[in-house]
Amino acid sequence: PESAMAPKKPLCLPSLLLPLLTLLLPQADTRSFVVDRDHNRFLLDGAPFRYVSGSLHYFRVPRVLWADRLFKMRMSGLNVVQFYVPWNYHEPEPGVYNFNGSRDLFAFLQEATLANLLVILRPGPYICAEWEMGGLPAWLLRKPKIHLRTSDPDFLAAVDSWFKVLLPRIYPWLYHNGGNIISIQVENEYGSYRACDVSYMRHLAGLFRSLLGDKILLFTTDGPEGLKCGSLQGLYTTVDFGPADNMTKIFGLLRKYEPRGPLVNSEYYTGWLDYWGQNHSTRSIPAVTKGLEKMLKLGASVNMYMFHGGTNFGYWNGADEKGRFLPITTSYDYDAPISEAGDPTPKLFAIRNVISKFQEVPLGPLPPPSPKMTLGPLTLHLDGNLLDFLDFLCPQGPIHSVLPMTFEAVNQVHGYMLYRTYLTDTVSEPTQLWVPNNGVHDRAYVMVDGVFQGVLERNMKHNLFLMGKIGATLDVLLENMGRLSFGSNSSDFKGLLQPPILGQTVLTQWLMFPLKVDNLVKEWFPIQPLKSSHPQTPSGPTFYSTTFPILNSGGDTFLFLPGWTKGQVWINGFNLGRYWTKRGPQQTLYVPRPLLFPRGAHNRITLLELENVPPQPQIQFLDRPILNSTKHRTYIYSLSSASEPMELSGH
Ligand SMILES: CCCCNC(=S)N1C[C@H](O)[C@@H](O)[C@@H](O)[C@H]1CO
Repeated sequence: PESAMAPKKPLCLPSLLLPLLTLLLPQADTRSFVVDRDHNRFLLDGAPFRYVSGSLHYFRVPRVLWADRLFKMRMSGLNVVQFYVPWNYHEPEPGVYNFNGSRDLFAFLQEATLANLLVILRPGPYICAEWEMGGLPAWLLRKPKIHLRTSDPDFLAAVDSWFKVLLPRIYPWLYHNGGNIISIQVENEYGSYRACDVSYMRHLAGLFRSLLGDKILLFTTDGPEGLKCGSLQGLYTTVDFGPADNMTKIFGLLRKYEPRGPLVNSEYYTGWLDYWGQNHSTRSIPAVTKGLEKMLKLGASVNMYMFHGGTNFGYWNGADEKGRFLPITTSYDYDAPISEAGDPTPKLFAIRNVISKFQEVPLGPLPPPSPKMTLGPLTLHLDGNLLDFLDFLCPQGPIHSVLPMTFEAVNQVHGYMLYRTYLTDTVSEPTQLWVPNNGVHDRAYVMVDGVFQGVLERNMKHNLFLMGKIGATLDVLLENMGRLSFGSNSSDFKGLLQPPILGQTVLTQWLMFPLKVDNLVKEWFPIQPLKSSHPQTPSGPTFYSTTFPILNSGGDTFLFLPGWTKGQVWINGFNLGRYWTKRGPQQTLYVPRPLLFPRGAHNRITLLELENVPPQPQIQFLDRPILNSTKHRTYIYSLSSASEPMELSGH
């Protein structure tokens, strides 16, 4: 990028000089990145080096946009990019590995090199990151008694198997081997986990050493309260904290573990995460830049978490448990310096200004915000109720069990499973249906003979009342809202964890239909909108879709679903993620331009609405995001232009 920005002048080195120059370049055997404990600093190839790093998660950005985001990070003055490796993103089934397309971690490493960024890698095995199960694969829970993140032999066997695939592939990318990885984190904030199993951490450290050699700098990261259980002899200790924390106190604590060597904050929070149903999180520019400047003045190395957040596409969001189950939103904008759509924000320029006081910032302007597009409103047509497509959604047919089985027990990782039983008596009065022990993980949409009765929700809504004739079909569609990524002291199984109770009757004899919704949307709807045999009036989980062309060169855009309730969206078969308009705070979904076909071709959008559709099944594409709506208001943009939203009184 610098060369692209430098003034153009002919480079005419006499040919004899070139061999001399290569002698001056650090060769693989002289490349080094080490801790200089005598001077409390890092050394890169023997010279003092301080990193100013930013986190960007390749797994939250379409591959075609990686170079753009990394370039903007370099132009912001960063010299390092830090990122996790989610184990569940690359080993979807035991022994099955995926490093292709947007999962090609090594292509991302190459893009980082091209952007002139060094790399700090955080391969876990647990990564937290508000990512599904903190990056651990759900198939681990097929052994229900497994103790995650401990020296449980079943857990360690799976960890060893994964790292014996991943780490040898990482080895050539280590800085001293000619690559760009200067350091690697072991586990993630282990001190915040109740197990505090030092033999587990020792096992990981030994495994990393055996597979990566003894030159690479291995480190740990913990909040101040986690240093005791999270740090380990032989691993460099680092901390994480945000703008509002007491830096002096925390770095003072850190010095108890690393009396000498550079101070490092591995996660300086530039913003924060969002939960469905909670207010949008922000961190102010003055607070962020003040803390950054103070750390840089101390000579500390810093990684800003996040520098670009991106999106939890598909079902990949995680969840926290703070008194109750709190799923993370689809947007991972994080109020970060680079917005979810990849645009530089005022926070970026303020940070760039601080960095420029301490080290060289590449010359030249940041790229402008990407072109944005408005479209619509578009009217969607009813494809049919979810139950109409059961044969396509579960081609192998249901699994029968006396008691309901979990997603994990039937090898369903993400999304949805239908639980079906039949009333053994007529229920002539409205009768309570509930699941003991808060056993709905996470949301249940209840139908009787295909007619929607209502919703049960983990921690939130524990019962509903229904009637039905003997032999009536009772369908319970279970939605997995994402497995706990933090604070879980137990494994987060999904599904009906207990048999539901109707009145005084424990309901038994269940058929479980693991649903392959993405296959249906990808393989069937584009061929022929599979009109159900008798499209009924919408009732409960229902598919809607339409096709639309882009009228000009188009741009990034934000899908707005006014009046819709909650569901999932696909554009051209790509799972854009969850929407929950009724609960907020997010009201729009980011649609990257590369997901859409060029002008003239027809794009297809498909919605699975889980509850209730608006009177007019319409959607819009806006030229800006809405991430902080309050729950009671509905915005309808003026149809003529994307002017400021008119605020309608709530509903
Ligand atoms: C409610 C906070 C959940 C715990 N996560 C914390 S403290 N964080 C530290 C964690 O290491 C990182 O992966 C992110 O999860 C970050 C929050 O964005």
